[in-house]
Formats: sequence, structure tokens, C-alpha cells
Amino acid sequence: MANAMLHQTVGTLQLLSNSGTHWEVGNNSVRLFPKSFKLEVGISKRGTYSSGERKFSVIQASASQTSVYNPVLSTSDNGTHESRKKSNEAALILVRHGESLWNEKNLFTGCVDVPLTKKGVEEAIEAGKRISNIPVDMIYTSALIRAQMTAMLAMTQHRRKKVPIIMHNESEQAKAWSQIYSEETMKQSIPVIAAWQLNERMYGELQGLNKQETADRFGKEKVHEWRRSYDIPPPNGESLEMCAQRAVAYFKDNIEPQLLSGKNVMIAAHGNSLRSIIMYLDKLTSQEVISLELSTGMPMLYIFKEGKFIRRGSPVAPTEAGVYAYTRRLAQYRQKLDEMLH
Ligand SMILES: O=C(O)[C@@H](CO)OP(=O)(O)O
Repeated sequence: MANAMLHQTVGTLQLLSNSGTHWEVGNNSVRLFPKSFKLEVGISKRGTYSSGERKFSVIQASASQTSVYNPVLSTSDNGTHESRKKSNEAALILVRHGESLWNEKNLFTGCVDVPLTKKGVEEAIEAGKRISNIPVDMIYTSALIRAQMTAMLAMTQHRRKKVPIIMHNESEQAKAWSQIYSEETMKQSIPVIAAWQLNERMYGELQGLNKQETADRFGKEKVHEWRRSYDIPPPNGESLEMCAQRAVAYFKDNIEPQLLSGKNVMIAAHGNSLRSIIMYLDKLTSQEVISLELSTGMPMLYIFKEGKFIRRGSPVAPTEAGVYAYTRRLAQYRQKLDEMLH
């Protein structure tokens, strides 16, 4: 009861905090200390709020006890954040979206936002089955619906039945409104970060054109160069190199730190944004990347260990024993699965 009252009050504080530094709300006084990440709650006739740190939400508090929850730093699985940081191992799953309506029609898609076909939906579900036993702590998708559909559909198959929740970071208000104030609910969810940097490369004037017709018109070699070379952009579009400048930079700045802290991450993205990331992970040359092709809806597993990415290919089935041997945590998880099954 006290908690419910507190959550409501803190929610009000967050909504009001855009408008100044002092407020009075009801009979509860709440004071935020932005640097110390501490929330003080007291009961008095009139209250005063000061400061407006809104990067975290409160999940548990009483008049004498306080705690603060940061969804990005939290661990959703067994083991503390610190112990996992020390272990320095994590799994990385990359999955290209399932077949889209424009894949089916053989059109250059780029950053046009088209959904999955029925086959694409099935591929995403199949991808989910293949990785259903690998614990996932965070999901990154592009801002495009075909990648987001793939991530969501795949997670419907996941053994843990956690709920993927899109973290809306586009404005402070959206962030504040989508806060979750229950620790229990937070534990059962997986944060999903949608980032435009992971979008498909912009195909410029080719977007919407039929690939076969374009090859007939400009020549097979030219179109192959536009589609697969590293540094030759399609007319008014992005080359793979340009796509890498945003996608790989995003990966290094945002995703690698999560892996470093021991979180297992899934990325649902696109043929070319993933090609650029794989080029980085596998240290491919600009010649080698030409022949790198990715199938739709096929998850690929990497293990991040001691700062290195080890490619483990595509898990063929959810129970594939080999997948779990690569990190201590996955091995423990596998053992637990076995115990539960016997
Ligand atoms: O059309 C696109 O956006 C991409 C991916 O489907 O095509 P390509 O394989 O030619 O890079």
C-alpha cells in the first residue's frame, strides 16, 4: 500500500520535473539527490521536491528504506552485475529480419519501412525457436518494422517467456511515461533499444526498383558492385562503408559495453547493417566482405570473451549442446536446463 502510494507520487514528480525545481504534491514529501542516486521519502503535511534526476525509477521504498532501479544497468538473469562483469563473457546473437514484402517482390528496400510477409513471420518464429534456450538480456533492433517484428516474434518462442519492451528514448517525456515501477515486472522483461543507426543502408535512387530490372538496365556487374562492394555507393545512397560508419560506431559505443558487462545481446537488423558489423567482428577485408551474404531469419551466434568475438555459426536447434559450452554462464544455464528436464 505504501509502495503503491509512493510509485504514484514519484510518477507525478517525473511528469512535473520539466517545469522547475520545487513542487508540492499531496501529503508526501519527496526529495531527489541526483548525484547520489538516492530517493528520500517522508510523510509530512506539505512537501518540497528539489532537482529533477529522471534517469532511473524507484522500485522499492518505505519511510526508512530506499532503492533505485536503473533498467539499463540491471541484470535480468541470475548473478549480479558485478560478478558478470568479472566473468567478461557474453553471447551475441545477430539475426537478419525475416522475408519482407519487398524481398518477396525483389525490390531494393534500403530504409523504406516495409513489414514482413507471412513467410517472414514464419522465419522469425523459426529463428526464435533456434535461440529459445539462449538467455537474452538486451535486444537491439533498427528503427524499421521488419527488424522489430522479427525480434518480437522470435522472443514469443523464448523459453523464459520474458516480455521484450521497447525503451522509448526519443524524448524525455516518452522515457518518463514508459517507466516501469515494479521490480517483479522489470525482472520479467527484456529491454529493447531501437536505433536508426542499425537501419538498412540507404539505397538511394534504387529504393523501390526491381533488382532484376535494374541489372538488365545497368548491367549485372554494375548492380553487383552497388550491392556488394565496400566503398562504391549506389546513386545517392550509402556504400557499405558509409553504413558501417554509423552501424559499427553504434555497436562499439552502445552494444560492446553491454557485452563487456556480461549481458547477452540479440541484434535484429538488416542484410547490410549486419554485414558491416560482421566485417568488424570477423575482421574481414573490403575484398572478403563482398562475398558475405546473409539469409533472412537466420540467427548467428558469437561469443564475446576476453575482448574477442568468436564466431559460432548458426544454432541449428534449441537444444544444440555445443552452443552452451562457450561461456561459463551458458554452461551453467545449460546444466540447469538439463536438471529441469530430468
Ligand atoms: O534491398 C535491400 O535493402 C537489401 C537487403 O534486402 O538488398 P541487397 O541484398 O541488394 O543489399
